[in-house]
Amino acid sequence: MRKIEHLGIAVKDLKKSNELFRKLLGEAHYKEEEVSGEGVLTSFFQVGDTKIELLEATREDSPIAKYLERKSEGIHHIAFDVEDIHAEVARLKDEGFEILNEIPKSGADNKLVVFLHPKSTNGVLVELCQEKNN
Ligand SMILES: CC[C@@H](C(=O)O)C(=O)SCCNC(=O)CCNC(=O)[C@H](O)C(C)(C)COP(=O)(O)OP(=O)(O)OC[C@H]1O[C@@H](n2cnc3c(N)ncnc32)[C@H](O)[C@@H]1OP(=O)(O)O
Ligand SMILES: [Co+2]
Repeated sequence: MRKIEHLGIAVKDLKKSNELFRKLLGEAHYKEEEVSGEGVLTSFFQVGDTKIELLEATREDSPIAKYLERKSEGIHHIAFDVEDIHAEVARLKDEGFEILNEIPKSGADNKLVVFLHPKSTNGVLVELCQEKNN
């Protein structure tokens, strides 16, 4: 694990939250991207050498819609940057963590992503991210 790549924050209204985070961070988001496989519309803010990812649900069965129904807006996941996602999945599996998708899937911002079940990580949803072209 090289660094925290981003913190994912579930929001109800991306447009309103973009404005709120612009005021908070003093700089606007640098991109918006829809990831249809996850049922989310995202926006990204750079904070030093890490990022904040805001996530709005685009359909009822999106993990973000379910999360907002059960809990509320707030930190949804922590994402770590990894050099070799396959090696990291194998290592974490050996350590007994529950991997939600062993085959990396396409995430936002040019990343391959894998999730670990929060029940195996003290209640925190963990995402592993590897840059697609390295
Ligand atoms: C934009 C792409 C990508 C990126 O590039 O950055 C993303 O970030 S996509 C983000 C959205 N996608 C995901 O979250 C995918 C991984 N998540 C899942 O597969 C599911 O959400 C889940 C974690 C397996 C939970 O799904 P499910 O079991 O259907 O949900 P329940 O609502 O029934 O909850 C079961 C249990 O888990 C707790 N939970 C759910 N989400 C979280 C969370 N984000 N953090 C902590 N805990 C979570 C939930 O509270 C339930 O607990 P109990 O009440 O104790 O049973
Ligand atoms: Co994420």
